[in-house]
Formats: sequence, structure tokens, C-alpha cells
Amino acid sequence: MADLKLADIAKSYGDVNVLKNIDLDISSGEFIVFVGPSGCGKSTLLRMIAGLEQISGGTLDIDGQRMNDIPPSQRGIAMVFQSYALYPHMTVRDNMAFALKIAGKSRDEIRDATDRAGKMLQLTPYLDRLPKALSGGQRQRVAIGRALVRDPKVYLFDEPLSNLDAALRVATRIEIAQLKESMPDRTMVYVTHDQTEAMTLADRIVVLAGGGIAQVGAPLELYERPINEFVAGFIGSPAMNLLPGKVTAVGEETTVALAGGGEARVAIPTRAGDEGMPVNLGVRPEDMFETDGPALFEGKVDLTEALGEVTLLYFGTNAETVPVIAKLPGIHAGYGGRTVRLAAKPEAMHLFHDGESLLYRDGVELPPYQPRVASAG
Ligand SMILES: Nc1ncnc2c1ncn2[C@@H]1O[C@H](COP(=O)(O)OP(=O)(O)OP(=O)(O)O)[C@@H](O)[C@H]1O
Repeated sequence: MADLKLADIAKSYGDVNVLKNIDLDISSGEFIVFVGPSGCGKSTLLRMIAGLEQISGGTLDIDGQRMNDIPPSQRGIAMVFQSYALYPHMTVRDNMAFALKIAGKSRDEIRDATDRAGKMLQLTPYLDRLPKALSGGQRQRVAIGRALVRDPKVYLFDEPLSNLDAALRVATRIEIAQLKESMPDRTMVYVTHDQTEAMTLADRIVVLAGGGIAQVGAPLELYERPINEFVAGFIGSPAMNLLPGKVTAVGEETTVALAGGGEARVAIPTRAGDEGMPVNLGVRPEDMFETDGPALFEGKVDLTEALGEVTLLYFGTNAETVPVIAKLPGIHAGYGGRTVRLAAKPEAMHLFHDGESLLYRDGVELPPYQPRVASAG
């Protein structure tokens, strides 16, 4: 059991500020995933928790104890790196045993711990092999095994799957999810570029951007209730479409006239005085469908991409602006060059003013998040 408290954490290299005002409480047993654009400081924050980077400002507590100046080996954490960092001249068992030997554990204890880790990670047949005789996925499992044998309170993962090919990534991701399930009281903090890893592994995702935290929440909460256009664009692929427009009618639902000529009714409340307010209407590609009725968007399909389970329609690929994308389930043919009218359900759309979601306006109390389930069963 270990909870982590990051209070006003900052990091600078000389006069370059990489992170500032990072406040985050992580509960015991939580799986937290850091995501964000390249260079936003995900690894730096993880390395500060590990003790591999000096904390420039603020405090880090683990289980209520200040850790800022405690060396990595005494923090009760273990870290798994992208590069595996295995000792090439040691067998799998010796790689896993190394930290325990240093810690002065007995032969029996070491054998038990490495046997157990080998079993949990399906490495038993490989315990006497050298790393060079293992596949990438097996090597990464050894790296995880090295963390496991130490039985840390907190596991830190720095993009552990990014050197693996697509199929191995999926298999190893599932193993990490199962590992977490088998150790519900162990806290895990995980850095990734991969949306699927973030969405499937995290109890909560932390989106980092511009040196700070943009939003923290359950994966589907970030997907359905992004706090601003940045998070809306970052979570979900292809990214949410943002269509400029103006509020024309206010109330429990809001009517928006779009610059492209369409109109949309959105299930987000607005107030008297909001009429005329410039907004960006956010609609995810997967929430758009073809319609004969009122459309929020009408355009000529410039490009189609058939991915099998879905077909992507691109509009305005030659314009200066970002293309609009619709994602239709299944295989479709004959869309190229056609003019298509698209709509979306009122509850599937978002409204942003000055980049910020109108859902989170001052004075608005949001009900607790409930996923918008598409179908029962
Ligand atoms: N030793 C250093 N000296 C100066 N700047 C550094 C140093 N280490 C990292 N940085 C800068 O700090 C910023 C954050 O780096 P970090 O590696 O944490 O980002 P990241 O979000 O993990 O990126 P990526 O997703 O590309 O791995 C980057 O702009 C990087 O250039």
C-alpha cells in the first residue's frame, strides 16, 4: 500500500522551466497513466518520483513521508524502462536476482522470489538463458520481473512497450493489466505515447501539456468530457473535429449556427446573454452519421480510408484548415467525390469558447460522470 502526493512540484534545467505547479494525489492501488505531447515532461515527472531527477520545487510524499531527498533505493519503488536495461552477461534468473543479492537476501529467498516472478510472467522455461537469446517481449518481461522480485509498493513504467512490435505490444499490455489485477494494492504510474495503453490500463489518466496538468480523470471521462480543446484533440483518434460557429439560441440545449452553413442542437446548457458567442463545436469522427435531415456539416469527400472495421471519410484535405473526418462503422465503397450530409446526436457534441469547454464554466455544477453507454448487454 502506498499513496503518493505531489504538491506544487516544479522542474527546471537551468533557466528552462519544464514543469510547474504539479498537484496530484495518487491513491494506494491506483493505476495512473501520464500522457501528453512529446517533450511535455512525462518522463521527467516519473523520474522525479523515482528519485532519478532532483525535484526543483514542491514536495513529493510517499505514504506521508517526504521523499525529495531520499535516495531511489529507499523510496519503496521499482522502475521499468523502455530500454529493458538488462545485464547482457547475466541469465534471466540472475538479472532478476541482482537487486535481491545486493540487498543481502538469502539464497532461498532469492530462489523463491525469482521462481514466483518467472511463473507470473511465463518466463520459467527461460530462467537460464542470456538476454540475447530472448525476444523483445521476453526481455521486457524480464525487466518487469526485476521489478516484481523486489515487491515494491510503487511500480513506475517509462514507455515499457514502445520497443515492441504491434502484436507483442498488445500481448504484453494485457499481461501488465493482469499483473495489476493480481496486485490490487500496488500503486502503478505509467508513461506512454499510446492511446490504447492509456485508455485500457489507467484508472485515471493525467494529461500533461505546457508544463502543467491539463486534466486528470478516468479514461472515458476525458474522452467524453474534455476540459478544453487540447484534451479534446489529444484523447481519441482520429482527433475530435472542431467546427467554428456561433450560438443562436440558448437554454438547456444550445443551438449553434456553423460557419460552414450547418446547424446543430447540442445538449449543453447556455445562458441568456450567450447569444452570438463564438464557439467551436466539437464532434468526434465516430459520432457523425449520414443524414437526409438537418446537417451540421456538408462536404465533398476528398479521400476515404478503408480500415476494415471502419471507413474514414476526409473532407477539406486541400484547405489550409484541419480536415474534417467522419468515421463510419464497417466497409463502405463509392464515397469518393460524393457530397455527404452529416449529423450527430445532441448529447455527443461539445462546445468550446476561447478553447475551454462550456461544460466546465464557472458556477456550473457538473453531475458525477457516467459513461454514455451505446447499448446494453
Ligand atoms: N538534462 C536536461 N537538460 C535540459 N533539458 C532537459 C533535460 N532533460 C530533459 N529536458 C527537457 O525537458 C523536457 C521534458 O522532457 P521529457 O523527456 O520529460 O519529456 P517527455 O514528455 O517524456 O517526452 P517524450 O514523450 O518525447 O519522451 C523536454 O523539453 C526536454 O528537452
